[in-house]
Amino acid sequence: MTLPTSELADGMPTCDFTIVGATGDLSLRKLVPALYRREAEDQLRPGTRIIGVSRSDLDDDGYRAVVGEALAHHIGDELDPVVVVRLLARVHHLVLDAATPDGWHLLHHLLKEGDPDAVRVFYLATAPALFGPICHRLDEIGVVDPSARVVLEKPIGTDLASARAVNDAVGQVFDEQQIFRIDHYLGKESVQNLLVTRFANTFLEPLWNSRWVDHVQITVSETLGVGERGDYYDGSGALRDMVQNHLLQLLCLVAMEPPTYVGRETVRDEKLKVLQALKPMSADDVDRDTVRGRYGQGLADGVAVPSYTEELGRPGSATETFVALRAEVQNWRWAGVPFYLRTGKRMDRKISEIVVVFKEPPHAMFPHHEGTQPSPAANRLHIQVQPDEGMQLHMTAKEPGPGGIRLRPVSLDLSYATAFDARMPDAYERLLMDVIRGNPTLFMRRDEVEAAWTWVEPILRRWSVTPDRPRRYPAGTSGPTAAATLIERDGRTWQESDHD
Ligand SMILES: NC(=O)C1=CN([C@@H]2O[C@H](COP(=O)(O)OP(=O)(O)OC[C@H]3O[C@@H](n4cnc5c(N)ncnc54)[C@H](OP(=O)(O)O)[C@@H]3O)[C@@H](O)[C@H]2O)C=CC1
Ligand SMILES: O=C1O[C@H](COP(=O)(O)O)[C@@H](O)[C@H](O)[C@H]1O
Repeated sequence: MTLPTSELADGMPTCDFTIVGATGDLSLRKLVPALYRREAEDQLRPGTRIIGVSRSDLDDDGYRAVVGEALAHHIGDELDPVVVVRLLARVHHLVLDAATPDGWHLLHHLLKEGDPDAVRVFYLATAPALFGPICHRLDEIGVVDPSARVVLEKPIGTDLASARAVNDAVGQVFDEQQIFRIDHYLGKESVQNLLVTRFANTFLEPLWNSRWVDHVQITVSETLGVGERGDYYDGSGALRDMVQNHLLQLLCLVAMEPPTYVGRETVRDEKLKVLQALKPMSADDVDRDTVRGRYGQGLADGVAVPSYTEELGRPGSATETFVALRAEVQNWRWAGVPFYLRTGKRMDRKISEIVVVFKEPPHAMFPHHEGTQPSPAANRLHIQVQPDEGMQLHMTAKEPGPGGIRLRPVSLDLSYATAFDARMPDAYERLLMDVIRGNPTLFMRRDEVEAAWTWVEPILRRWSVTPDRPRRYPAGTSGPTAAATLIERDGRTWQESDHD
């Protein structure tokens, strides 16, 4: 196959990058700053255009002003005016209501005016209800060619049936290999490093199984409340918003088998097998192995904050802002190893981490001295996804000195900041460039999304018929006490990282 000239060079083609929902929070807070950073690295090829679409009454200059403000706000002191000028020269805006057939010819004309070889990317940063209709309009105006790509933001549906409906509607216009379903956790450096740590080193692999691993913990805690996203969040809740996608993806990367090579389908094939091996939850399992919570009044960074229902203005809401659960992967490698997952808003700190807790040494051979730990503690590998990306391996060492052997916990500490002395790019920088390059490895395939919904759905069903509401936890804490009980019942505790 001969590549068009614009696809040569570093694999980055010229692109017409259309963002539907260009004035929204995601676009201005994440997409525009990511494009700025890539512009600063000279990664956007000449002729590449950024075409914003929304209902807001903005011409090109009006939208450029909006983009300029967003950059000043989100990039701050590092903003380089020369790069801003270069980026803004690429920017256009079209006023379009995606829910109606009117005005789409404007997009058709604009795209036809550009580089004929430009790869067309359609990034749908709107409510998912518009995904199907937007794809239908793009098809009608004849702008979906074989090299076009569509990017879908989460959530893909609110359950299995609605996810299938979205996937079917989009699939009528775009082939599966043209569809990029974003899970921004997969774009995080430390998440990709998890694959490298596991599969570019040999020392972990012999231990990475039920023989040596006691259990795995995955925590994603946030200090923010729902803020401006209450309308969306109240119809979603923590299970749909975080567990169905980000936490299950992290679990997949911990549990998956090594693919034969890192290719566009191989990694996704292995993740799919993990999702399919998750032990389905019966109603009794849900009652025993899941906890849902909702924040009440409390503190955020020392400041008094309202409860979820006060913030939302909906006293009757039954939506959870916290989930903790115990999952199992039913396969040869992981049989009997619990995976404890928890996530919540308005918790005591912002941290995303994975902790692999190894089994205790089978025999305590060192004599116990007063004031020291009685026996070697279980080794733990803390994978710090954010902030302060890095890893710590917690071990036991001999305290220096004569007069017996005293055991002390110590850690081997890998900090990304110290080891690499480089800016950690935001996940969207990597993912947007992968879309333009046409590399879907870090995006979710349809079967993955649907397998994740298949596992989550019995929990949603059970919760919808059980009368108990989410348990209250004060804002600024580590969640409801029932979450501690969930893991302590198994003789284990949540591992709180030393990094704050
Ligand atoms: N914000 C975030 O951090 C995250 C968001 N997401 C997902 O991304 C998507 C967008 O979220 P977010 O940016 O927060 O939402 P916002 O409500 O902030 O923005 C929605 C955007 O869509 C535009 N829009 C709405 N209706 C139409 C329409 N009929 N025709 C054309 N444009 C329309 C709005 O502009 P206008 O009103 O001017 O038309 C606005 O630009 C959602 O699916 C969300 O779940 C996913 C992960 C994180
Ligand atoms: O997708 C989402 O993720 C964010 C958390 O992302 P992070 O990168 O800041 O950890 C979450 O706040 C939001 O509710 C959810 O939709």
